[in-house]
Amino acid sequence: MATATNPVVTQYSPTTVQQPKLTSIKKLAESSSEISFIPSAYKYKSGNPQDEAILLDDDEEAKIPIVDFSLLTSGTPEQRSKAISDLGKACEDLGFFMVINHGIPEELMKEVLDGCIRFYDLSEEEKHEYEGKHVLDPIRCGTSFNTSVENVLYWRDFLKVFVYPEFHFPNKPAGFSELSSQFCKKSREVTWELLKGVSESLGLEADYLDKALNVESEGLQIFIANLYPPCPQPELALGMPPHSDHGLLTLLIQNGITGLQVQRRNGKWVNVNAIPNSLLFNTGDHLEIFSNGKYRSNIHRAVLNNNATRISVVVPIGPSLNVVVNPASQLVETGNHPPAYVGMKYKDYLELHQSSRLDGKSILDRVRL
Ligand SMILES: O=C(O)CCC(=O)C(=O)O
Ligand SMILES: [Fe+2]
Repeated sequence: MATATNPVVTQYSPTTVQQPKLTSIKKLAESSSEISFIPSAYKYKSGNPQDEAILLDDDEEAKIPIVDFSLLTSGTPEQRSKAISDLGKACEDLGFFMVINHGIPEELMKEVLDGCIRFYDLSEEEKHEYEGKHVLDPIRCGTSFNTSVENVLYWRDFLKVFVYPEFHFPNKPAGFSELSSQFCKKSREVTWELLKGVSESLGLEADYLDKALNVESEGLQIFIANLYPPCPQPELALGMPPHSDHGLLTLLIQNGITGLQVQRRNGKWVNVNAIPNSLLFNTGDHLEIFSNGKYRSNIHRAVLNNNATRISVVVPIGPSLNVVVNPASQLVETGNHPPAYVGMKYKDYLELHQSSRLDGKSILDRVRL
């Protein structure tokens, strides 16, 4: 714990990570469960409660929007229009919403989260097999975000797998691949349906976005399992720093332990207290580009606690890797809204995003005109 005699570190910015190459925070957390300090390479925050309090929006009224999926798929025309307009508003305001009545069985979500725990319980040698050499390798396991470029480390282990258009997956532990395949298929169907609603909410045909970006035929879907072990000084470290995601929409489920915070447009952070069994969604950079800035990508981060392991399963869906993404031509045609982003192939954007330091919207800023 930081004490009154410890100077409060307000800006910690070492130029390099001064730690031996580390492949797993789980191993470090378990082997040093007696320690009460984190290694200095993990210090991200000042630890000053006032700094955090200023930035936290604890207004109970500051609710997270809810989208009732069943109204999109089987509501009356009026109910569907209302759900589409709620969805559009959520994308425009916070860039984050919860989806209820989505039809993905609770048991399947639970089994996938359990599968993640079983994956992380494999030996370090077994996990090492999936380490991945390149940021676009279809199976990649690691720690922090990208230790080769970071100047601060994050208290997080990850497994990232490309699951669509081709399904890749680790073959251990038993059954994890099959469960995840079922979950990814159902997540895809829900996300595709939401993207139809998003397209309509922009005043476009329901399938306009899909056709422009080849989402359903070959849009990239990634399965990410994040593990955040208990951290002895959660006030100093982060599981993931503030960032936006690269795709169109990202789905997230978690093991009942909170830790996700989303940023309001006024800069304040909101703790996400998810409705049990709901799906959480945030808007990504490619929705911002496609909508020509109307639906800005949401900035979010993962905070830590000192007593429970948190697991999140994050499933972004994006355009086809081969599509050059530009703002939708119908949204810029009138001349009143000139394109605000330069076109870039999704594959190149993804590579840039994954090989850079995770830092707010710094990658999106590179394609902003
Ligand atoms: O675990 C979380 O709550 C956030 C994870 C996240 O933002 C990501 O994997 O991109
Ligand atoms: Fe994210």
